[in-house]
Amino acid sequence: MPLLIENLSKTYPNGTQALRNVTLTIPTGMFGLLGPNGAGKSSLMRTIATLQEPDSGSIMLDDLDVLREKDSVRRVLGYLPQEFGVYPRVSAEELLDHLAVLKGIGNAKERKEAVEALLQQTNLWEARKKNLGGYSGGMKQRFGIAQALLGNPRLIIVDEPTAGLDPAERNRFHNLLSEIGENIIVILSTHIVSDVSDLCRNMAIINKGQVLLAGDPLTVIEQLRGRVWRKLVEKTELAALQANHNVISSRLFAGKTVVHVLGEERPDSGFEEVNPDLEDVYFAQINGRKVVAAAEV
Ligand SMILES: Nc1ncnc2c1ncn2[C@@H]1O[C@H](COP(=O)(O)OP(=O)(O)OP(=O)(O)O)[C@@H](O)[C@H]1O
Repeated sequence: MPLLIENLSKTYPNGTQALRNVTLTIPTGMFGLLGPNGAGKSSLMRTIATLQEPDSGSIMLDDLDVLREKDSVRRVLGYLPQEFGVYPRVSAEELLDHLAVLKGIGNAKERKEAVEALLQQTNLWEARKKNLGGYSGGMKQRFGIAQALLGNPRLIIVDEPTAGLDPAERNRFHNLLSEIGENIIVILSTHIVSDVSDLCRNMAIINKGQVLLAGDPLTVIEQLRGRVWRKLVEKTELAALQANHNVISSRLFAGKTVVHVLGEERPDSGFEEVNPDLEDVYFAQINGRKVVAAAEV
């Protein structure tokens, strides 16, 4: 059963409007919430995780009213926050056992089995006696997932989990997430487009507190087919291109600038057609061009 978010709004006391009428349907599986820094992702994640109140709107998980039945939600929720602190002088095994007690797994035998299984699943079994202070960034994130999985949650929220991980650790983390995302709802909040294109069957793009687009990545990418054009230019040519074309992104490649332009027709003979990807969709949305029809998921 999906998580239904309806008309969620939040303005902080300093006047920052972090969420504006956010409406989303989040089905079982991995769901990517993609947006730049400050888009409102963490505000939304913390609200779903029952850690802060919206001004208005509703969130339902099956028949659970998330904003009112907080204790019941917490029993079925796993949360890996953006800033996940660990006690540095405690081992992974000890801390996980302690967190399992807090999660309400009172039976010692059951707890031992759960902790062992999670340490195995997150590939931390060999390092279970090591103090968490000596863990690498990737190991800490895998520990974060282990604690989020305590108590067999139905809903897992992970906030910017791969920032700062090296490619091998990121890969390992992706594999772990995709395994757990098969039967439950996993919401992955990130500003890294490839995290979403690699992992998520459904996604939304959010900016300035608003949902700009929701759908499945393949469908939204398909909507840009035949409309994205690429050209390799000198940096000095960029300003003129931006003035005359719908430039959705420009990036350096081998010292040159690769420009992606959105348009119904080839802008000039120097451009070649590109197979669009999720980055094109993302930049087209974030840079203010409503080019892909929002599809409800
Ligand atoms: N407690 C708070 N009080 C006031 N403003 C806040 C608070 N928390 C967040 N904001 C502001 O609300 C907006 C959304 O922030 P939020 O952290 O939800 O975005 P985000 O997409 O998670 O970004 P980031 O990836 O940088 O954390 C930002 O402008 C942020 O500065």
